Amino acid sequence: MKGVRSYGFPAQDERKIAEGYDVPEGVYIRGRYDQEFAKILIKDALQFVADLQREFRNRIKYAMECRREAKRRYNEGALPGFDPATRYIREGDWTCAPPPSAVADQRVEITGPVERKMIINALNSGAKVLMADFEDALSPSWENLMRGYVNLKDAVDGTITFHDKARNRVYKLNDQTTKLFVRPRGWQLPEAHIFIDGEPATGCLVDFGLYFYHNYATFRRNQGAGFGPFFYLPKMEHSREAKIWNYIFERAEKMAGIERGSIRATVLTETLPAVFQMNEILYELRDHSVGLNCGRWDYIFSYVKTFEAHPDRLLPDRVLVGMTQHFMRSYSDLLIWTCHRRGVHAMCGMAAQIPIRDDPEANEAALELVRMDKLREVRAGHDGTWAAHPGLIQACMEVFTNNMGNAPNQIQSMKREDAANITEEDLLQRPRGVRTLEGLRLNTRVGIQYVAAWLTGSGSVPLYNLMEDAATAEIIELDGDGLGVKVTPELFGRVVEEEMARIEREVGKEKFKKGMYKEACKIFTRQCRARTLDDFLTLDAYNNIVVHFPRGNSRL
Ligand SMILES: CC(=O)SCCNC(=O)CCNC(=O)[C@H](O)C(C)(C)COP(=O)(O)OP(=O)(O)OC[C@H]1O[C@@H](n2cnc3c(N)ncnc32)[C@H](O)[C@@H]1OP(=O)(O)O
Ligand SMILES: O=CC(=O)O
Ligand SMILES: [Mg+2]
Repeated sequence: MKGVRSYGFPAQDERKIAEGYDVPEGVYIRGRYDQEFAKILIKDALQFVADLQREFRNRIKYAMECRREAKRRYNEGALPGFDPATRYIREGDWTCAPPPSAVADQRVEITGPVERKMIINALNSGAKVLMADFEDALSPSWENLMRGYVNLKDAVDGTITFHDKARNRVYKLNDQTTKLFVRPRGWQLPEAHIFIDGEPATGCLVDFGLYFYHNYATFRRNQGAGFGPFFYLPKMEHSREAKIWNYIFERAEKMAGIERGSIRATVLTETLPAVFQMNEILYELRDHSVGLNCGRWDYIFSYVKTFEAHPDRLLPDRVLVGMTQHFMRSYSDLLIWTCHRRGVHAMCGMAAQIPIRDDPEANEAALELVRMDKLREVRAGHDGTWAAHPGLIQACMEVFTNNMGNAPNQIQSMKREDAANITEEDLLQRPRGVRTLEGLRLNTRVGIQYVAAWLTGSGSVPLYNLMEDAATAEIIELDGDGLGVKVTPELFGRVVEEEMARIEREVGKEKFKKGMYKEACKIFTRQCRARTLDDFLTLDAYNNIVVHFPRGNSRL
């Protein structure tokens, strides 16, 4: 992991007394003690996480080094493409294990951060699946993460409730609830509040390990009809990363004494290199896969990042980079063909529109955009889609149901053989469209406001009537050149200054003063001006939300 320092830790017994947690040898908790958190951070659960960390850390480090090496090649002018060495997998005749009946029907999946009220609302929403998110939609502060693990345990137990004191409203689960998938963080994020053998733990191993340990038995009994738990796996770039997940699943199944193939996961195809690895990723996870998903927002971001040193591939204004651009349509078509050929679900992504409460006309227009997006997806052959808000479930469900009939999915009926010939050129075709100064201004406003929200604990926010999360915001910082006028540092500086003034007017002086807008602006401008892009927008910002107990240097 980048920039890991060594820390002078107190002795094991002192730590136990100081922090209240009873930890296994080599594990050090640097997050706030809380009685509720301690129920999650029990010694055996932490031992499981530590075992995963010790067994897989070298493979993870190697996989991250391979990412950097591939990036170096793209920066020198190379293009991503299909790997000749794994042609036998792409051309081979194999299928994944059949989807368990509990998740045969995934036609609408609601997504949201692992926040208590939202989990209850989502489980009651009428969607088929809830994708509970530790990733794009969550700012991974210690408090958010730990509450997330508590909330998910209560949700799986079926005991989750929430009292909204201000509205005197009590939330609890309906008799019928959606199936739960959990998305751990990507490989790249460390967990700076849990140290294992002197290094920060890998964030996704903490998310996966703690959730799995506490919930696998109840989940399989109540939710999975003998299968599960179910996961979404984000931001992979190569099948070697899927292979690590497969080992982790096998290791977890062994620890739990459950059948191999019990755990199932959908992989987000949301990086450009991964689109050339879809068969290989499914192959590695063939006993544990339930499909692939078009994580379209990170995918766009990944296109930008992969080609940061290719000025001829700069994207147009992001409103123009929709699913009908040739490279995006090719990606989604190839994903459908690949998934259906291998017998698993081809899920599509998120329309960013959310309901607009105070303007019925604008609300109807937003809903219509969502309906059109879903119609295109279901007609293309997708088996299900994502919705960011409970107010969109009905519209998405209607479109999918009206077009899929009574079948739970289209795996057998929509083979999309025509997509078999999609080429590297199709997947990389330069997007068409203009870049405008207004686009740069909007990106700046949204980027700064998103980072400001993230720094204060909100990983997904409504901005200008759209859902913004880490994936949508990442696209923003990168798109500031080619406007007809050259975007010089001076022009960019002026834009930032003027947009900060506009944000202050829009949110009001009081909120602006209390919020983290200035810090966000610093992070945003530093990243926009850097010679090379950070791997992810939130990596730099992460140091700002690390709060160590006992207090000390919190920078990684
Ligand atoms: C690119 C990607 O990775 S997409 C996946 C990751 N991103 C996400 O999951 C974003 C999910 N969506 C959200 O976080 C939210 O919808 C937001 C932040 C965009 C908007 O949230 P709000 O401002 O609370 O919306 P709004 O005020 O309209 O909410 C109305 C009600 O719906 C609930 N709600 C809104 N979105 C969700 C959701 N995704 N899941 C469950 N409940 C939700 C609210 O909690 C609120 O409940 P209440 O009436 O009981 O108080
Ligand atoms: O995770 C989803 C995306 O679009 O990014
Ligand atoms: Mg994403």
